[in-house]
Amino acid sequence: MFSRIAVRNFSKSAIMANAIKNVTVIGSGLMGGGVAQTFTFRLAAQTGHNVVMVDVDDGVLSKAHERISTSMKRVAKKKFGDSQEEANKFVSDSLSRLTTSTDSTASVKNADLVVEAIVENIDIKQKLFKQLDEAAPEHTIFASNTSSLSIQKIAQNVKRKDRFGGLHFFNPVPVMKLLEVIRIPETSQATIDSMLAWGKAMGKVTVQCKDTPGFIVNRLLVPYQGEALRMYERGDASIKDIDTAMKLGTGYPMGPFELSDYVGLDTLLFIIEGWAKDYPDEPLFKVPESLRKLVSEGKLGVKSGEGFYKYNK
Ligand SMILES: CCCCCCCCCCCCC[C@H](O)CC(=O)SCCNC(=O)CCNC(=O)[C@H](O)C(C)(C)COP(=O)(O)OP(=O)(O)OC[C@H]1O[C@@H](n2cnc3c(N)ncnc32)[C@H](O)[C@@H]1OP(=O)(O)O
Ligand SMILES: NC(=O)c1ccc[n+]([C@@H]2O[C@H](COP(=O)([O-])OP(=O)(O)OC[C@H]3O[C@@H](n4cnc5c(N)ncnc54)[C@H](O)[C@@H]3O)[C@@H](O)[C@H]2O)c1
Repeated sequence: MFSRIAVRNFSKSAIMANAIKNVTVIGSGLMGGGVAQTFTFRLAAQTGHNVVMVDVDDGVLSKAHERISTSMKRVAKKKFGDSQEEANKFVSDSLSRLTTSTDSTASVKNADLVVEAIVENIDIKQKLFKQLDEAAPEHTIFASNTSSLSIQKIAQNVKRKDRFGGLHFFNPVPVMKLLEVIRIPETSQATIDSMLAWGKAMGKVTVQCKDTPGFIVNRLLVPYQGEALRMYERGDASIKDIDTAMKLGTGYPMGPFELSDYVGLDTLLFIIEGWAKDYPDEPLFKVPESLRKLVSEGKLGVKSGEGFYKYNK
């Protein structure tokens, strides 16, 4: 009985994931690059799926492609230890299904699913989706990877609201197992089913959530990160000691300042400025001065070589 249900569920999800053959990822920085990388590992060569990585910045695209190519070679070496020929074939078959583009509208012409992972700015996301809505085929599902913005607001200018939702991945995408799947009231059940099945095919464990600020994880993570910043600004403890305390006292892999640098301080500032604007009376969402200062100095965390800590680039 159990195994029949399992088989039925598996084949249902396999069919739905299969319906999504061509994926376009728009924004190829930390997150978009990670989504494309995971897709290329999990689906490209094995199942004949294709992915287009898009960015406004050519340099970001080359870097993301290079990173994926290097990781593929490392994985292939582990997977096909004895056979260099098979390893080479796996890498070249997979990479042949990964293309790059700087033209968002042209790149969605054959897409079954678009995953948006551009900068955390509502106006820019709304403008992008309006253009994509006019360019993409009728059946294409649109998803945003936003950390903190309302999916409903992002979808404001889009007609296909029944085919719109949130797919919130976690950083680093190839490693983190969780995928939050977010619905707005108009999202159809067929869209949710397709997104869940695709998430599973990507190797993720999915959880579902309404379009509520921060979804599940960030609703809890933002106040925690904010409290750490305020503790440091008050001079109660040093950055290093707060990080050490949270790692050794709770078993978290990174302390709050290490995590902030890892996520990107510009992204954190976008998140918290948006929430401070929407909830001006909420003290938990007051923008920390230390964060504002670092970003204004171009210290964005790991990606720029310095944030709360210094990194070798
Ligand atoms: C009110 C004011 C508030 C102001 C602040 C507002 C705060 C807002 C905060 C919200 C931010 C939201 C961001 C987003 O929406 C949600 C998130 O993504 S939150 C981030 C979630 N991520 C984490 O919590 C990561 C925690 N860290 C870890 O799990 C680990 O440290 C690590 C990153 C996995 C690294 O592990 P280590 O063991 O240290 O390092 P290794 O190098 O040995 O790696 C282990 C293993 O993983 C592989 N790997 C690592 N990185 C990558 C990568 N980028 N790509 C592919 N693979 C990777 C590595 O190769 C190893 O694999 P193996 O060799 O063992 O096969
Ligand atoms: N950093 C994280 O840990 C994390 C985790 C989960 C979700 N997110 C969300 O994912 C999204 C991307 O975050 P990131 O950390 O990858 O940012 P990032 O700065 O690393 O990458 C964003 C990329 O988008 C590109 N871009 C900007 N406008 C564009 C446009 N109109 N068309 C195409 N490309 C465009 C930029 O050139 C940049 O390369 C944000 O919405 C963020 O909130 C981030």
